[in-house]
Amino acid sequence: MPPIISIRSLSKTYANGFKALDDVTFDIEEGEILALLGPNGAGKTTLISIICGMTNPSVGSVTVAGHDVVTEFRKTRGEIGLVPQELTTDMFETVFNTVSFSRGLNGKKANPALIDQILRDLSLFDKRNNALRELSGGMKRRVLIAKALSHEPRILFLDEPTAGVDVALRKDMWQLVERLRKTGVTIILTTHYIEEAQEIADRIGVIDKGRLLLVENKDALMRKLGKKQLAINLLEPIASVPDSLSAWDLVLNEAGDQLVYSYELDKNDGHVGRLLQALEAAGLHFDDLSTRQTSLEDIFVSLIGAKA
Ligand SMILES: Nc1ncnc2c1ncn2[C@@H]1O[C@H](COP(=O)(O)OP(=O)(O)OP(=O)(O)O)[C@@H](O)[C@H]1O
Repeated sequence: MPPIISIRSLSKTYANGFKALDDVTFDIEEGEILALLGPNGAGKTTLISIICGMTNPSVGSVTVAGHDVVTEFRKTRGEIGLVPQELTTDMFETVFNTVSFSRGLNGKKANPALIDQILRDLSLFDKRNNALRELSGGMKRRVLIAKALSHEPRILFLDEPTAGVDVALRKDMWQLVERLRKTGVTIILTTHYIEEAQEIADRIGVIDKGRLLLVENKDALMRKLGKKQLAINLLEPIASVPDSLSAWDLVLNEAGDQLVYSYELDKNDGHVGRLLQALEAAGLHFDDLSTRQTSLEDIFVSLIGAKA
């Protein structure tokens, strides 16, 4: 299957000379959930604006469902639903009318049955005749998604879908995204919550200073860059790691009473047992062991930090 979005050698220099995107190339596959991560000002919004045809590229090209976003704007825009962070619609209008109106704005014929179905899918059906101002914050976010889905797009952009929402609502949104994926919609989300990307994305793209640092399958990324750490609490503090243990990746804390051993996630050859024997042989006794796994956040910080 050809990719649903294809981005080639894309650069964007704004009128003031600022280069917000620098030679970005990658594909987005139909039906996947891609999370775009990056610090403030990295270029995420610029990239999405170009894909949605709201900003023109300076160099390079983007196609959506095989059509060029600049020369075939109407065709490409019709394939895309964009979910902004805030509702800007008339708060006195009803939920049903707001969503139905969005469909009309996108040039599609009225389809009340479809709008009702979207409202049902988003658990908004019993509020369909309520005014927007009568909804909770979480329900308003759902209306934004309903609006974006009203013209049956194949691609959905979610800009910071859970910014400023509480933990329960965030989990709710994650489930919603998962349900949407099952309908075959391709979902691209930007987020500052790395935990969110780790939870729901199939692939992770990291952008920093306008450059795409990586775009990779989440599990492969975790396997490749993820590490496990074993913390060993020593009964007696030591001044330095003994020479006999130099072959092991060990770091001693400042107090001298804890060693941290880092190793690859998929290493599974009895090495921990051998290390513990080596510690005993070196005369080091310990009373506690604990393990921790690097999170996507650790990987992200090391990537961005390394490039800073
Ligand atoms: N119209 C513009 N003219 C000049 N510079 C701009 C313009 N729009 C954005 N920029 C600059 O381009 C860079 C990228 O901005 P962009 O909004 O794409 O970042 P972002 O990754 O979405 O950031 P955030 O996470 O804060 O939303 C920033 O340095 C921003 O100041």
